[in-house]
Amino acid sequence: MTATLIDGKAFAAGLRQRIAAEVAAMRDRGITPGLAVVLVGEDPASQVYVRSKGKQTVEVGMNSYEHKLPADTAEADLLALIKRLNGDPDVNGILVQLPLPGHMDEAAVINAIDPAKDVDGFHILNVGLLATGQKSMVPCTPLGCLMMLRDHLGSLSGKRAVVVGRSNIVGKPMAQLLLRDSATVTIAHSRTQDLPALCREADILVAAVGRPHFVKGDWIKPGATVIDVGINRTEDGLVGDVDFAAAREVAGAITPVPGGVGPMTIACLLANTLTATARVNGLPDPEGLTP
Ligand SMILES: NC(=O)C1=CN([C@@H]2O[C@H](COP(=O)(O)OP(=O)(O)OC[C@H]3O[C@@H](n4cnc5c(N)ncnc54)[C@H](OP(=O)(O)O)[C@@H]3O)[C@@H](O)[C@H]2O)C=CC1
Ligand SMILES: Nc1nc(=O)c2c([nH]1)NC[C@@H]1CN(c3ccc(C(=O)N[C@@H](CCC(=O)O)C(=O)O)cc3)C=[N+]21
Repeated sequence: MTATLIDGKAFAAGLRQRIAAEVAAMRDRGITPGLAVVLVGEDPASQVYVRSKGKQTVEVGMNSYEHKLPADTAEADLLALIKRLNGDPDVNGILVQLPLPGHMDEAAVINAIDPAKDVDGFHILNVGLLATGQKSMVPCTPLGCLMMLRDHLGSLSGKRAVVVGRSNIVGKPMAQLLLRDSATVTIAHSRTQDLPALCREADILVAAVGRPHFVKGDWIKPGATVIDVGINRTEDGLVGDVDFAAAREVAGAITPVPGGVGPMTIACLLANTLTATARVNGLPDPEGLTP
């Protein structure tokens, strides 16, 4: 059996088209959504993401504001910038690129962002709202994964889902979204015992580990839907956390790397910016862009 490829790149392009149409309608009413991206330091991979975010933001008709600060910026100066962006009515979404340099308190920086502009969904208020099933800003990567899963499977209700990875930015919010859709969810991590056997029980397997080719073909339940969040730069180029060639022979469907979760993450960032803009203007949430 060869798995169906879940084409995140095409899915994301379709999503951006719908977002562009909504932005055009908003602009007719005199509202242009604006997204501010803050990059501290010169990490080359981060620079690539920030550039591509900025380009896609403009392509859907939004305003893009980029703030690049040197790696040795004082935390107080970053907090002052965030305060200014919080108060700027032209800025509807604020993203502070992670990871931050080691001398900064990441939680303090994230929690300084106005929760209504927190398009990453990382602020403790949004984390709590999601955990309690209330309207919130939902983290982009898990939201993109959820959209692809629903599109491929229809209902997730009663399915066994295993999320490998428990980070605040991917694993934990992914598990929350799967639970909200009534999957039976297990979160695995570096202390999990017999991970291969656990993964073999999964109808839905999400890999967010950060190790190239970590999930092997024989860990996958035949017919399972596999979402590969990993972005690993290796000598063989960009690869995911799943041994793609082997997994493809066992899974029912799988996302490729590149061209899977990554493009959906950026599309969902634009979706969240649109949603934040609608909410601050007292408009209904745009259809199909929130969980
Ligand atoms: N496509 C996209 O848009 C995005 C991709 N990514 C990519 O996703 C991957 C994960 O990112 P992120 O969540 O930030 O990473 P983190 O490093 O924050 O978390 C990795 C998780 O994997 C777990 N882990 C590590 N080693 C093992 C192991 N041997 N067995 C089981 N679990 C293990 C860790 O467990 P423990 O907690 O016990 O240490 C941890 O919970 C990375 O490759 C990253 O580049 C991230 C964000 C967006
Ligand atoms: N505050 C914050 N929010 C984030 O959402 C965030 C972050 N910090 N820090 C870094 C991670 C990583 N991330 C990616 C986004 C797009 C691709 C993406 O588009 N990838 C392409 C390939 C791009 C390439 O070739 O490098 C693909 O998978 O096809 C990947 C990874 C967002 N992150």
